[in-house]
Amino acid sequence: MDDTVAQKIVVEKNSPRGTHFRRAGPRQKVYFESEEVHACIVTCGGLCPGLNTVIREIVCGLYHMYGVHKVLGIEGGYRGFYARNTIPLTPKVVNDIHKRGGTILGTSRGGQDTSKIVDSIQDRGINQVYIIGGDGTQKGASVIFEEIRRRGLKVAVAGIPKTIDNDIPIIDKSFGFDTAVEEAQRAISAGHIESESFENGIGLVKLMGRYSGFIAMYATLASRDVDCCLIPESPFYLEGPGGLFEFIEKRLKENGHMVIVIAEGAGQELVSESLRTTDQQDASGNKLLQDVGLCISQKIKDHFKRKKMVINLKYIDPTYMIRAVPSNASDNVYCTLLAQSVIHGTMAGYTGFIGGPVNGRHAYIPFHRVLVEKQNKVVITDRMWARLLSSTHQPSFMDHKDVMEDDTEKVGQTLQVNGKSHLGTTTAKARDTESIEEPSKPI
Ligand SMILES: Nc1ncnc2c1ncn2[C@@H]1O[C@H](COP(=O)(O)OP(=O)(O)OP(=O)(O)O)[C@@H](O)[C@H]1O
Ligand SMILES: O=P(O)(O)OC[C@H]1O[C@](O)(CO)[C@@H](O)[C@@H]1O
Ligand SMILES: [Mg+2]
Repeated sequence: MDDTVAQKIVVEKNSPRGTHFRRAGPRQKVYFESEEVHACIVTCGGLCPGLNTVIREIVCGLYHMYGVHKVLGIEGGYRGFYARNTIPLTPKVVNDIHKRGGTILGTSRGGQDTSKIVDSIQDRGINQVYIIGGDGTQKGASVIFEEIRRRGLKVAVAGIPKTIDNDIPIIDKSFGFDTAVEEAQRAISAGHIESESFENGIGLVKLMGRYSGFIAMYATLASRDVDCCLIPESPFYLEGPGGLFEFIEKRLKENGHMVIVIAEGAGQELVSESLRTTDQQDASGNKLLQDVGLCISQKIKDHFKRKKMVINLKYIDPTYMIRAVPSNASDNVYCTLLAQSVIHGTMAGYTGFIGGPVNGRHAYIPFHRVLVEKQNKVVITDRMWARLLSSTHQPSFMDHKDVMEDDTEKVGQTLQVNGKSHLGTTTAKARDTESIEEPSKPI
């Protein structure tokens, strides 16, 4: 129970050693008696491969490891607590669900009414709440946790981070991400085959990724058929020297065909004003994006028409196909470890935390730590993006000045986080200090 996991494992000379989290795993002292546990599981936000596997493993883990037999599934996301039915979950009910995509519980956006949710938890006598969802869901979980504390209830709240966008900070990677990258290969491959078969063929594939381009970046690196990858973190331009049109022309002249991968959140500033719906949001308040793939396709076609150069562009939008599939083998293993480590935490009486791998070791991360960190994004001055640029040979769309400015900003942010938020002291004094971030203590 004293083991900790370091958030930073690469430590630069003279820099603070940083934050540590409690290592996940079974504890000798168990807080809850098996017979008294009444657990519930809810899934919120968009779909993600592996949701059913996590549900299955929570039910089976509670049942087989701790002899807990009362587990309820909440239907339809947060609003299901007060507006929908519940499903009793047993190992028999969930036995085969990991072979299916989606979530057997259903999911939703919006409808987060904390007071009604906690009333429902209280009325049903629930004392363990497992909440599976992305960044929005974990914000909601944190508010539920606070309300439970305010009412003085003995209820453990645990978050299980989910999102194919991989935008949750601190954890190494979210479940379902690998499966989504794997599924994206099929779309890229189709784009490649189509483009190879026509004169000056261009395969344009749009992949999910609202604010973070991880799926596009990893799918590009995995495929080797992609000539250019466009992500939200790396602004690009179309016209003139160093622009996208110039690169497309060069590639077509060299190879006769090319493949472009674009993340859905990339190049939003290029989407024409008339198409842009700046103020439209989904039920959770996430900004609705325009189809950048369609827009860029049209702009590429118009450009080469003006130049009187024949091109054949095929636009492929596999959007929901990459997240509606069942999880692959490696995600299934990941989901199992995640479910088991979170169960161990709640059974030991911890609350107000998410479970997740940090530098390869599963840990308990307090909600407040996840909420203060910025969304996980591709850092375009980091090694991974540089590796991608070396693999595709696409333009970086950045000049030297941009790189230097970006780097300075990053150093500033890191020092501020380590110097102020964690350690509450100046950076100089903090150098040899480390802090341990505890989930809330056994209730
Ligand atoms: N700041 C917040 N406070 C309380 N509840 C929130 C907050 N943001 C989102 N929620 C609730 O969390 C649920 C899921 O949020 P959202 O639709 O943003 O998906 P998500 O969990 O971020 O997953 P993903 O983005 O991967 O699909 C919704 O019911 C929403 O109302
Ligand atoms: O259309 P929906 O269901 O709101 O989901 C779309 C969003 O969900 C995500 O897959 C995140 O879960 C994003 O990549 C995407 O923008
Ligand atoms: Mg989200």
